Amino acid sequence: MLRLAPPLLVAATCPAVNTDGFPLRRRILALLPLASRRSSSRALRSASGILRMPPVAVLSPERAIQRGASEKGEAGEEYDAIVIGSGIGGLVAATQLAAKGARVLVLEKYVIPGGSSGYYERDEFTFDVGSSVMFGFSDKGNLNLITRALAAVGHKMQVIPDPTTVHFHLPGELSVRVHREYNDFIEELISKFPHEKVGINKFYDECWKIFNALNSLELKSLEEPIYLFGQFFKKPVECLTLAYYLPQNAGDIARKYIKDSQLLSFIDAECFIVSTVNALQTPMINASMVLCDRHFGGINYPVGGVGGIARALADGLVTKGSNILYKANVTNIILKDGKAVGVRLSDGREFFATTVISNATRWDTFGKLVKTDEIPEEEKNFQRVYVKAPSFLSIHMGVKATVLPPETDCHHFILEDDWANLERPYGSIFLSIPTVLDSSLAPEGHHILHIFTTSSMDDWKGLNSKDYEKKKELVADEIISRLENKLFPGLKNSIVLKEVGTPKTHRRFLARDSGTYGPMPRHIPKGLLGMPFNTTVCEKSPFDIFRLVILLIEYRFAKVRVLDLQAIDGLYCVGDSCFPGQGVIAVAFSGIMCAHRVAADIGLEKRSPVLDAALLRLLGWLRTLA
Ligand SMILES: NC(=O)c1ccc[n+]([C@@H]2O[C@H](COP(=O)([O-])OP(=O)(O)OC[C@H]3O[C@@H](n4cnc5c(N)ncnc54)[C@H](O)[C@@H]3O)[C@@H](O)[C@H]2O)c1
Ligand SMILES: CC(C)=CCC/C(C)=C/C=C/C(C)=C/C=C/C(C)=C/C=C/C=C(C)/C=C/C=C(C)/C=C/C=C(\C)CCC=C(C)C
Repeated sequence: MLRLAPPLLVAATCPAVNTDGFPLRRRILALLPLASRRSSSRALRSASGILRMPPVAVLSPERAIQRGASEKGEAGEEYDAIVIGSGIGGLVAATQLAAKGARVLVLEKYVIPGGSSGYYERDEFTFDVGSSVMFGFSDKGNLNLITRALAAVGHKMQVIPDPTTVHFHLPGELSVRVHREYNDFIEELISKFPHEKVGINKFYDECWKIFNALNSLELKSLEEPIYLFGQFFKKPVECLTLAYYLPQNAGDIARKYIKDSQLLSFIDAECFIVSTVNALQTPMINASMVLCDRHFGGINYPVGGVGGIARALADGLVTKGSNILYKANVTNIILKDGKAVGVRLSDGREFFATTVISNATRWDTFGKLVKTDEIPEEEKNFQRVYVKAPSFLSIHMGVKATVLPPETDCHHFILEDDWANLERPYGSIFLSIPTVLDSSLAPEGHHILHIFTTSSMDDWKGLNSKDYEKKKELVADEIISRLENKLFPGLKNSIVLKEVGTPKTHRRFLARDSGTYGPMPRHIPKGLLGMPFNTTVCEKSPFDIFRLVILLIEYRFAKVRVLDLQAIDGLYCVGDSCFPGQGVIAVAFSGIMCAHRVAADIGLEKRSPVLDAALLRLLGWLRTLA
């Protein structure tokens, strides 16, 4: 049966003052097992499948320890990998490694797994912490990375197909629904812009070309040469296609075919919802991935809520003989002779491993967890090209079902009057109503509204708690009024539950610097070229042949690990500050890549040290061109 972490444990660790303004009593109450409170919605869930999954439980620290977690000192044990954080990126890396036979320990600061893809419960409502739009969750092709990650640890979740990825409500009364069926979507778009029929077809066809190339590959680490060269050998046209588009952005390609400025703005909005920047700044590979997967595999919602994905992965991890500890706040990555060898927690406990994988953002990893005098060159380069995207203001509401017109879509994007507001804080509004797909998430006769809009930490700094509360109410009220005017008359009167989170909430509960949504390019990027992979390789010219030869000789005779090329040997990053960036499916790919590279480095996969040295150096150098 599903359950949350034991309330007493939670109560024991909850700070007395909740700096985000959620009253402490309600937080604890919300973490109480809901078994007694929600028999009707449980019956519904059972009917729709979630309780028929292999039992997925949130592992309390006690349970994880019972199932084998041991601290050095008790068993003197060393893990193959320690993963800091249990976001989807961290969990996928951990489960992929565990499935290959590695002993992994995941350390999570919070009381449940999932990070931004977690969940929380209030009264009889189950809220997704973040996005409810799930890509990569079908049973088709190679890009269904969430399905594949779950399958690797013996899980399959029941999903509900979403007939409309998103309903856009845009300036000039432009309304476009992105239907699951590609032809329906294209027909609708052409009906709004008949004069751009050719351009529309050409732009989206080019996206399909890239998507099909991606979908034909077996996806593993692009930092592992045996795999990479193998793919080039097996699928040369597809790999060259991807290499060609790697440094390109969607906006430039759209402009090759489309002239209508409103249509170009629509494509900006298409990109903005997945990258928080316009099309000119969105890598073409990422745009193609999302603009096509929504029609190929479709958007599918997990029965019981997005939180079930992380719970299933955490459970699968333990089933494979590895462990996860909650309330484990890593404060230091322990370095020995420049190599990452373990971690220290805020309570003083230490754990050791051959490799350390950080699912914290790069700003947190290199700004806080790694205590070195200087940020590694690779990080300086990353921070030159990318900045922290803003965070969100999010409003989770329970409303009376009668306020929604019949046939309301699940996801909406609202930008009322002025295209110029697209990227401005509070300019556009995201809205998800997951109960349209899965009614078991709310008590009968009710819906969940998850409303969010970009907001930056600067806007919330320096307020005392009274002013902070007041401002939250004010800003939320304004957003709700806009929705009331645009979509749902009577919305305010239908609210039965409302909670407002700010960038401070995101920072606090997701442990993300400034509550950032992820990295975004500082200027116009060269597509995905500047995005670091998982190792922390120094950038040096690949033409520095002399150094390379010395290194290889050293390797041949002295068995120096070729990964001494890394700025911090044994340290890897995973999650949205790694290639290919923000998004649940994107971080799942980052987890798969990371696990493959780590597995090769610890001897669980084939590797060639000579090719490793050459490829890592080449990739590091390529990033400096971004
Ligand atoms: N922000 C949102 O609203 C939202 C919502 C849904 C999905 N997403 C997607 O999820 C992506 C992020 O996924 P991710 O896997 O990179 O990371 P994540 O932020 O989801 O998860 C990171 C996890 O690491 C934990 N952590 C961080 N520092 C730690 C420390 N020092 N010690 C122990 N635990 C620590 C956090 O508590 C969190 O659980 C985003 O890019 C976004 O696309 C975001
Ligand atoms: C290495 C070199 C140099 C070269 C070579 C070449 C090659 C081979 C290449 C390859 C490549 C690859 C494989 C790549 C891959 C990529 C990928 C997979 C990508 C992916 C991506 C994804 C993404 C980006 C996603 C995203 C998503 C998102 C973010 C989402 C979100 C959502 C939301 C927010 C929701 C909305 C809502 C409403 C509207 C309400």
